Amino acid sequence: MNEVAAVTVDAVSQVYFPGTANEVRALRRLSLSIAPNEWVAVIGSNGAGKSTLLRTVAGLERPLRGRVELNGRDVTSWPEYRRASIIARIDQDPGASTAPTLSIEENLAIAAMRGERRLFRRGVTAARRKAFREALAVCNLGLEDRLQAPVGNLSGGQRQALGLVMATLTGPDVLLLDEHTSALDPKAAAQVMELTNRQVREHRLATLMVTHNMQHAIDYGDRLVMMHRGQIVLDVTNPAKAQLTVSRLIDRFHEVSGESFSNDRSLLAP
Ligand SMILES: Nc1ncnc2c1ncn2[C@@H]1O[C@H](COP(=O)(O)OP(=O)(O)OP(=O)(O)O)[C@@H](O)[C@H]1O
Repeated sequence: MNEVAAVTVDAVSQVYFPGTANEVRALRRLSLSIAPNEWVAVIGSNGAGKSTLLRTVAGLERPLRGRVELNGRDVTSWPEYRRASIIARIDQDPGASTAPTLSIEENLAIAAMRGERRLFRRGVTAARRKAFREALAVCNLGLEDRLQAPVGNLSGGQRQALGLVMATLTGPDVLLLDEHTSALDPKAAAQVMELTNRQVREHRLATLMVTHNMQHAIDYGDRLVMMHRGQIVLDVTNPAKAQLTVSRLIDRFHEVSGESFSNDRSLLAP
């Protein structure tokens, strides 16, 4: 029997301002299936529809046409909050997934309570504090010794690392990363990518990672998908993926699209 996919995007179309002069066809009958534990990196040209794809899987956007399934269940009509027990999401803004005025442990307590909506639990118990300390120790950033520090005092990289730990606390099946290292300096980005790798593998997460950093897309994950004008134009899995280079990817883009690769941030990425 075939394994049930963790994420299925089936012939999804997304159109902004339909029927007007400003109509944008962001996704064009796009289909993508992600196996449990599979990590897919998504790159592409400016405005290719990468964020729209992620937002559609997350339930932040409802597709005009097509279906979204999670673990084999049709969730197309489910709003974001109903998908939250299955999906964790981190975007590029380190401020978005953490609350700056609350402490590290309070942020973790809130994350741990997600999905326990009917039960009111005391925020930070001694047992939870111990678990938080252990979860943070894997980051290698010394955060486990600063549980009471306000999150607003942390660097962007530390906040993204905390966000990654928070994202995995409730045992999601799917992780959505939308350029989650793009606001960080190269050193912090490298640390966050290493932690991402650890979290994805340890928690066996099906992961969809949009990145402008083509080298990250080559180095991390099991599969690389390139998007252009709302469609997938290239889909490469390991071991072929690991053999790619950035210049080879740019050449492949030209071959499949007939256009030059246009993503300023990708071309400038270190
Ligand atoms: N909320 C919106 N309203 C109108 N148009 C939108 C909206 N969101 C995205 N678009 C348009 O849809 C297209 C796809 O955008 P999207 O952000 O998904 O692309 P992307 O591949 O993530 O782009 P980039 O790499 O430049 O961030 C673009 O033309 C964009 O301008």
